[in-house]
Amino acid sequence: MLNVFTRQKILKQAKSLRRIARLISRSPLGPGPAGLNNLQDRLFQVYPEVAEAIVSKRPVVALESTIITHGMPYPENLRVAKEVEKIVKNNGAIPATVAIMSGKIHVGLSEENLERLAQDTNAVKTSRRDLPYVISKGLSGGTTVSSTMIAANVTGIPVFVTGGIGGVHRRAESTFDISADLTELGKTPVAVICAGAKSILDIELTLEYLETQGVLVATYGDSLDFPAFFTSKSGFKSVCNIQSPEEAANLIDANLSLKSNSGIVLAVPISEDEAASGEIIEKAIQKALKEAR
Ligand SMILES: O=c1[nH]cc([C@@H]2O[C@H](COP(=O)(O)O)[C@@H](O)[C@H]2O)c(=O)[nH]1
Repeated sequence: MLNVFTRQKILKQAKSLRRIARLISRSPLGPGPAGLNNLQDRLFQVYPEVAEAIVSKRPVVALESTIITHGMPYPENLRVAKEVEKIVKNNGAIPATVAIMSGKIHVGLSEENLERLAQDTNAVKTSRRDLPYVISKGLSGGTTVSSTMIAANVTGIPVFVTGGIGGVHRRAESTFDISADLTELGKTPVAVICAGAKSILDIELTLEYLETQGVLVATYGDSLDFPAFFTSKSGFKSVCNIQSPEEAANLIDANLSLKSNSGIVLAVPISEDEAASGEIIEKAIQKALKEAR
């Protein structure tokens, strides 16, 4: 039997829940039938070239934008963002840079929007957790791997390219600092093509965590070595290696057909001609880590 006080409390809560539900159903962001056009009008704005490619089943590559808003200073960030889009285009696919502009999730950015984002010092680093807040307050944000995966999945883009995924931080056993990228990979069926995880992270634990999340980690090339962003070897191994784009496509296709909702990490080691400068950066990182300890 509930006492009067508890009953009143529950009734009050139910009343405010009803009010929230009413507000949501009236809101332009409220639930509605799924579909690209409907989504375009609500939370999402899909760039026409990207929408057309998705509908006609032409290749589209999703790109994140935290690297633009928080990874590099202006104008270096804009130059890199444009260059990455150009590389995707030169390889016959349509780039879809994901970002939040004034509360809307943009999938594919016009040149003007890309420029605006690159110069926006108020842009919020937006991971899965931050999406409702950034959207409802009409803010702008750079999307991390986790939120870019969500946007790519909702709009039907199964392939996403980035530099490095987030991971398990060193000393995570006491800080609990584990990137939401890893849990997202466990529940969103998007293939993330990257240069591995940042070497500042605990790569061994990152791979362990991905295993627990049911995420297949593959290396592109002849060896099983899992790369460490600036270097081709982290000292740890992937589950398998993939030697051609066809093999990669078969892997992604098998994963999607399973409908298990897991993502895939496909790690592409740094190229040989970049490896020398990567080695210098890696040494500096290791030195800094030692000093910090
Ligand atoms: O070299 C980089 N790798 C990764 C990121 C970004 O950092 C995010 C992870 O952040 P966190 O560790 O807070 O989850 C990644 O998803 C990516 O967007 C970055 O800025 N620079």
